[in-house]
Amino acid sequence: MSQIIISDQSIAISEIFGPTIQGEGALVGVPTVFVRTGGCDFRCSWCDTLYAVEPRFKADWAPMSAAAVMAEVQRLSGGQPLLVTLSGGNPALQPLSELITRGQDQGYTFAIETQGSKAQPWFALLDHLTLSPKPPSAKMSFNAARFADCLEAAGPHTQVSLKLVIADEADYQWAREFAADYPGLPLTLQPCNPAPAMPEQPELETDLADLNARLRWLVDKVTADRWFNARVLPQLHVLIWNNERGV
Ligand SMILES: C[S@@+](CC[C@H](N)C(=O)[O-])C[C@H]1O[C@@H](n2cnc3c(N)ncnc32)[C@H](O)[C@@H]1O
Ligand SMILES: Nc1nc2[nH]cc(C(=O)O)c2c(=O)[nH]1
Ligand code: SF4
Ligand SMILES: [Mg+2]
Repeated sequence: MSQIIISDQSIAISEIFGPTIQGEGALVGVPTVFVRTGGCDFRCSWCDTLYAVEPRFKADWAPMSAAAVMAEVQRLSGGQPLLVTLSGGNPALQPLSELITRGQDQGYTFAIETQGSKAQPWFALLDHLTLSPKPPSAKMSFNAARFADCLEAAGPHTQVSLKLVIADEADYQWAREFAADYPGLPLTLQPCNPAPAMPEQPELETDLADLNARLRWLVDKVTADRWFNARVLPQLHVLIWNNERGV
């Protein structure tokens, strides 16, 4: 049993939902509860969770203690430990060490989704660290030193993987070069959903035939290039539930 460091800092919570399945990346299909924090240091052009990013939604983010977050995770999971996925927004902006240690003491495992712009010492506690640096189409800048800090912060038991979103040919070429620097890391390529739900238009539906064409284009590129250590996956939850929130 690890020592729980009790912090008086609260966590900004946009939503806690599940159990569902992880729809993306190295853990695709794994049952999980999502803890989505509010606030992000980025604003990607195609972000599918702007309600957890833009400051105008701040009033919707509840300040919660680690104990209260774990109580909700336990309620949703019926007390049966499973994988907890921390996402956002950027969950790396939040004080999450107490949440992780509390959960792990109860048998839960923890994964995070973050863009690699901010490292935290508590990354070392995580079971899974998914880093998703942004391609040119996101219109964000990349900070190599901060990304290196994130890799460095992973612990000896943390499974690190890369997840790169690809919207077009320029993103694909960027991903080829980027991934070449990290040959040892499991890599998932994910087609960009060019029409994610917008906060003011939650009913907007993504054209799944278009998404499938993007997926096929990406598979064709990877196989033509014999890029055999890349895995290509759709956002499974989008195929199942389209742009619904909380799934
Ligand atoms: C919403 S973000 C939250 C976590 C963190 N801020 C990040 O970007 O990694 C979770 C994942 O969704 C991906 N994502 C966001 N919008 C997307 C879109 N329109 N199409 C495909 N993937 C998207 C991000 O690149 C990231 O890998
Ligand atoms: N099922 C499901 N899988 C996901 N993988 C990453 C998600 C995210 O928004 O971070 C997400 C999400 O919102 N739902
Ligand atoms: S970093 Fe993640 S949450 Fe933040 S704007 Fe980009 S995709 Fe959205
Ligand atoms: Mg999402």
